[in-house]
Amino acid sequence: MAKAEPQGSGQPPESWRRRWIAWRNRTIGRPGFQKAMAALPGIGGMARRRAASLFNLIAGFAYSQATLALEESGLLDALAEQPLDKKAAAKVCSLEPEAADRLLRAAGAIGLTEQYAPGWWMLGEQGAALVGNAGARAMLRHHRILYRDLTDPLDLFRKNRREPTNLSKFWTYAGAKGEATDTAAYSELMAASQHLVAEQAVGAYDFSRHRRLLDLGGGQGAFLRAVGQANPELELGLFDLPDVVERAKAQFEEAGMAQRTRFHPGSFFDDEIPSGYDLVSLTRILHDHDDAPVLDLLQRVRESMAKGSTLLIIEPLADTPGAKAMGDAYFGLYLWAMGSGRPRSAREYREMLRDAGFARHRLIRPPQPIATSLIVAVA
Ligand SMILES: C[S@@+](CC[C@H](N)C(=O)[O-])C[C@H]1O[C@@H](n2cnc3c(N)ncnc32)[C@H](O)[C@@H]1O
Repeated sequence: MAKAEPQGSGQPPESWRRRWIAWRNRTIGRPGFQKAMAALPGIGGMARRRAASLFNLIAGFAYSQATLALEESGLLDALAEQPLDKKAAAKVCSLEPEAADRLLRAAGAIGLTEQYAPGWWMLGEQGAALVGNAGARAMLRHHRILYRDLTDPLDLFRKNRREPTNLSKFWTYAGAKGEATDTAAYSELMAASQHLVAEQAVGAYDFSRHRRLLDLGGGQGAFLRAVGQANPELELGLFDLPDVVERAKAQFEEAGMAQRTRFHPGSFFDDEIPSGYDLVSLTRILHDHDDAPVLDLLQRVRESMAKGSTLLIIEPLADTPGAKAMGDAYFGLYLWAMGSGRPRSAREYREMLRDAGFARHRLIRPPQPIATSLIVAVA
């Protein structure tokens, strides 16, 4: 194959790191190197892990689809109730016993199920973690839509990003503006997956030092209610698109929290941002939008805030130690398919906050940064 001429921004820079990576890659790619390493005492384990991790990259979609089949077949819930053999499992999910057996074994190989006696299955450790995690299960089901958009990934990257996709039609505020107006489906998904984010935020940040919290783009209010329950003195404000706010109101009434909450229907890009709050939060909002609207929003939010009051950005960040794949790999592709936004690192947000006129900012990494990180900025 002809060697491609570099056509980027001139010659690639020279450095010791470039030489080291080139040497390392030549060595790893040499036929026989992996085999020789795998046989070496002490180092063999590392070589086998690298090979397994490469295979996981290639086969990961099959693992996700096996997980989805376990969820949608009802087997995940059924196995949480009692052990099943393949005949009982087949009845639960209306499959032939051989097909049920294949699914149980596939799930077993990735830790979702476990064979505790010959032919008898229970949930494995991953299955036990998944069954109680309503948010993860909702995302798993939702991924059917992303999966359709990723069928031909290169085609997705090649085509104009403003063309409608399955995801842009789902997130009606993002890509398919004007095409559809349904906000119920994404609001339900966000509510189902919010508890992990709220749990991390409440554990990592002391909300009790504030009097009034405004959650911008607060959806049906799952985050706000969780923070409000943990901080009974806090007055609450929720801002979102009008029909999302209508649904949120009903949920605050049901939770007995409507009295302490102000509801602000509107668009944070076009309407005035309410003032008088000493804490404003943007939870899983900014990564949905491109740089220019985000900078504009941050400037408008800062202008609405009194000097010394606080903005919290709460979302999973790119380039996060221990959660790197979640940033640029998962959200990178997800948001590309959605037609709007990108995952940003803490450094990128801190630069944007400075450009938007915030005085100080700091990063908080909670114990589970795969769910979210927090950036605290002072106006
Ligand atoms: C990804 S959801 C996050 C919801 C919630 N903050 C959470 O973390 O569960 C984005 C939210 O922003 C809202 N939103 C999008 N565009 C908006 C706009 N222009 N003005 C107000 N809210 C908007 C959506 O309706 C939705 O509730």
